[in-house]
Amino acid sequence: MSSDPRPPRPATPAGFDPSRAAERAADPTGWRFPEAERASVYRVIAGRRDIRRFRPDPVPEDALERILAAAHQAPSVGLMQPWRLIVVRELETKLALRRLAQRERLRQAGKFPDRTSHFLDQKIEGIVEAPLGICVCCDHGEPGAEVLGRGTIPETDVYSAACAIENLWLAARAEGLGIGWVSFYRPDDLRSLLEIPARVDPMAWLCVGWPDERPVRPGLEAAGWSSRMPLADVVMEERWQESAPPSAQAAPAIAQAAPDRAAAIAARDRSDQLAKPTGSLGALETLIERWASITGAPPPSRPRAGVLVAAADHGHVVHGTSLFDAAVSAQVAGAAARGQSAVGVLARRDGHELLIADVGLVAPTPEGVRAAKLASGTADMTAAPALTEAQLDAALALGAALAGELADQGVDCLALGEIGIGNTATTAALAGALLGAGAAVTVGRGTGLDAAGLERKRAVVDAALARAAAVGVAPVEAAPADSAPADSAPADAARASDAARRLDPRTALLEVGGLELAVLAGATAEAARRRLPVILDGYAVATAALAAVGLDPAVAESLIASHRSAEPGHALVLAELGLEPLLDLRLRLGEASGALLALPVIASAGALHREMGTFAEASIDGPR
Ligand SMILES: O=C(O)c1ccc[n+]([C@@H]2O[C@H](COP(=O)([O-])O)[C@@H](O)[C@H]2O)c1
Ligand SMILES: Cc1cc2nc[nH]c2cc1C
Repeated sequence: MSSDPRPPRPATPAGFDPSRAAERAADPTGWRFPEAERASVYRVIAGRRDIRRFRPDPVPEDALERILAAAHQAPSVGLMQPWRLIVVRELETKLALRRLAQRERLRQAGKFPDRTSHFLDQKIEGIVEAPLGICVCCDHGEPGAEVLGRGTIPETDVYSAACAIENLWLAARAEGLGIGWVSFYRPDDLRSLLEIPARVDPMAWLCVGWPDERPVRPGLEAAGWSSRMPLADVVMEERWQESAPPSAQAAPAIAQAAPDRAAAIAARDRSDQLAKPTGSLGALETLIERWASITGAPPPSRPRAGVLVAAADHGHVVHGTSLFDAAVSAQVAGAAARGQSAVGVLARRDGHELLIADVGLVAPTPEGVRAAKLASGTADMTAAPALTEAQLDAALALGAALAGELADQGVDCLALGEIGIGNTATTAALAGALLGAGAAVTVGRGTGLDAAGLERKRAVVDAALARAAAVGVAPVEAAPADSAPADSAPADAARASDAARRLDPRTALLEVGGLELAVLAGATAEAARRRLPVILDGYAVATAALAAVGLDPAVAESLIASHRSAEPGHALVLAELGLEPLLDLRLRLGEASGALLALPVIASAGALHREMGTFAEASIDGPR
């Protein structure tokens, strides 16, 4: 005897909803989970963290399966399920991505001067440490294909894929697994690394593994970068309220030989136990970990270096590219051998093994200098390839032999340096060819050119690059001109448009050369092969190392940047290598002087790491 005038509602499709209308009316809350289960969900949400440090222990396949399945249960508009999940286990891939991320991290640090140290403190080691990487992609599908609910908001596929990421993240947290979302990379770089087609966007790289930290607060909050806004600041009633709450305005947008991960983790574990606030030794802690990952142990308290200084001359000096004459290269090499130049003084004082080699001086080999002349200087790079194929091969082999000779003397690391009048122009051309950049950003004053000299030098470098570009254009890593992010600095845009002129490292070395640079590239590769840390000096050495990394990417893992030289191109090269220099003293001397100046800092890091007491040993209370 119902008096309800409304027509009965259509029955729900069979199998879709087993509940009955009367049940729902009697208990509208009847769909909820028991209280303890609800509490778990909220605990997992509140306890989700961006994990940066991982144990090497493997992730069980069944747990991986569960978190992937959780991702795949995400909501998606029109059930389009646009997420694609690439599980990456190979170390080489992770190393390559870390290099890309490191590069971006350094670039972005420069864009937020007041927050540079926060950027540099952002750990990206997790990419390599975590046993798994999951690249979450969004497949945009065929352009124009009809998808229910997507007509007016084309981005709904991205929104849906983001839901999959959050599902995976929460499931991982419940499993006790850590997830670190890395976004310091350019999508195109990751696309080419993982062979992702153009219609698909790599949205996130997730590091997945057992966490080696269990943070109670978000890392960026703990680091004082920002804090979570009060709920009331982000919730509005009925209408948009334009006067953004102060906390919202303040919140910044945050935007070869395998490394020995066990040793790096052991070093970090010890760093964390030492009587100091976690991370308070800053870049020294990164250095200690890197040294351990190269050699298997933290730096010694008094590392003894094998110092290789390669000396040679350059054909282009006839165009006035240096303040000095070519004859000066041999004079400086001779002075170094007599202990009268900077490297001679520092090597003698600290007891390092010094080997100065004439690998291409125009003048006769001075006394005390190793006679290993490959040629009498290079050809003029504006007119012809600076090196012949045979010279390049001989130079790479000579560098390897000299590095091997020093390594055989039981040194702890290799410090590299050079002497060569005109070699900052050669370096600028080599950096330009490797980076796809012009003289405007790679040329500096070298030994001290004036404004007119600088113009002359730029013209020589650009002429050499133009000649070399006609010879060989590298097919890889040539980012299209429009791929630079909208907010990037003009120099970045210039980089992107110059990318088409990148040369492969061998062609670059042949065309613009530098006998000492090729020797240093060979030495770098050999030291890396022998797991000796390579302490880079200034602009020329870093650029030679960049060529070595181009020839064999694994070499990058063995490099340590001692300082940032006054030559402007040096910073570009270091960023490309993903290296943060230990010192910035505006040095521009060469000869391995910067490398030897950094060694006492490395020694101090080693001594602190080995000799400091732990909190327990020093009877100091740990953090609250
Ligand atoms: O290490 C550096 O970054 C650096 C910067 C400027 C000059 N140098 C040294 O100066 C010489 C090259 O300068 P230049 O002007 O002759 O091209 C060469 O012998 C280098 O060792 C070195
Ligand atoms: C004096 C002198 C010392 C150097 N050391 C390395 N390059 C050098 C160039 C000059 C000119």
